[in-house]
Amino acid sequence: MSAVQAVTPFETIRTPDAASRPVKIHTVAVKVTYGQKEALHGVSIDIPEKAVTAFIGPSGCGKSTFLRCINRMNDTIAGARVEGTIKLDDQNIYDPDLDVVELRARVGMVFQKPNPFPKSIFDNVAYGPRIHGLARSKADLEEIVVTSLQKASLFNEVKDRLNEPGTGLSGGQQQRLCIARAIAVSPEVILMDEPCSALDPIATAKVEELIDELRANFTIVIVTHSMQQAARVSQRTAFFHLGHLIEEGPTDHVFTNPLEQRTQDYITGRFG
Ligand SMILES: Nc1ncnc2c1ncn2[C@@H]1O[C@H](COP(=O)(O)OP(=O)(O)OP(=O)(O)O)[C@@H](O)[C@H]1O
Repeated sequence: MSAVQAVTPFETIRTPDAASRPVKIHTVAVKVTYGQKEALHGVSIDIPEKAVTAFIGPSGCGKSTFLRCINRMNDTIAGARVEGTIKLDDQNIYDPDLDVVELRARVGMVFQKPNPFPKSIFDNVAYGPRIHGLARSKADLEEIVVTSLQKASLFNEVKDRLNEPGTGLSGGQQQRLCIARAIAVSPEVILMDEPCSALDPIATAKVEELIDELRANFTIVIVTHSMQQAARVSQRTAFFHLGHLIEEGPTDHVFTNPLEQRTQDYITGRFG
């Protein structure tokens, strides 16, 4: 029997090479309920390390809900309940003994709208290292800030105005500042929830280029509405529909030869 025939309607289809890279995030049967409403109906996926995984699917299918499970951001939403297993390496991130602040340093997040703190460019990036005690001296802290801005491809544009407010930068620069802020605490994973949706095409291209560079050192999971963006930046793509993970696999497979009719219909614009 072929893989396609063996699959029940809402069982995720996996392409054979899913296990070829080391797994960074492993989830089993993740369900999320908001009050009485089940928004995710049991999502199981292995997310490889040091690669970009894109979550795609029509509005309301649960992409952001699932992304937020990975650093327990749903904990902050009243009435949200998460069931199932999510492991980062071998650690269950819903273990009651786990320190959530530490988890969010390991699993950083970049949001849809750039949200720099009302502080200087320097202090935006220094904020995390300061609260996590990562710098032993002022020189140490400066090095972390400079390196993070360099990794976020922003340093050259801001090196002469590190003491000016982060909110004074352009939208694209602010988003790269937020990426620098996330990088500054040396996370292992960076979650990005539609990071380019508020940016113009030039700023978007810069952030996409940056994402491609960052995957050498970080595991990246990105929610995007843009299939072109998913195709450009990700190595793996997961397609969600109505709270189910329908199909996930290498991005070129999912876009050129999807295993599921619903994926085909979505990527060819029949719905969504
Ligand atoms: N805080 C919340 N309270 C109640 N319901 C919520 C909440 N957040 C999301 N939902 C519901 O959960 C479902 C999944 O939403 P989610 O935002 O995860 O989808 P999405 O695929 O990211 O959508 P979009 O692409 O529009 O951002 C939707 O039906 C949404 O209305």
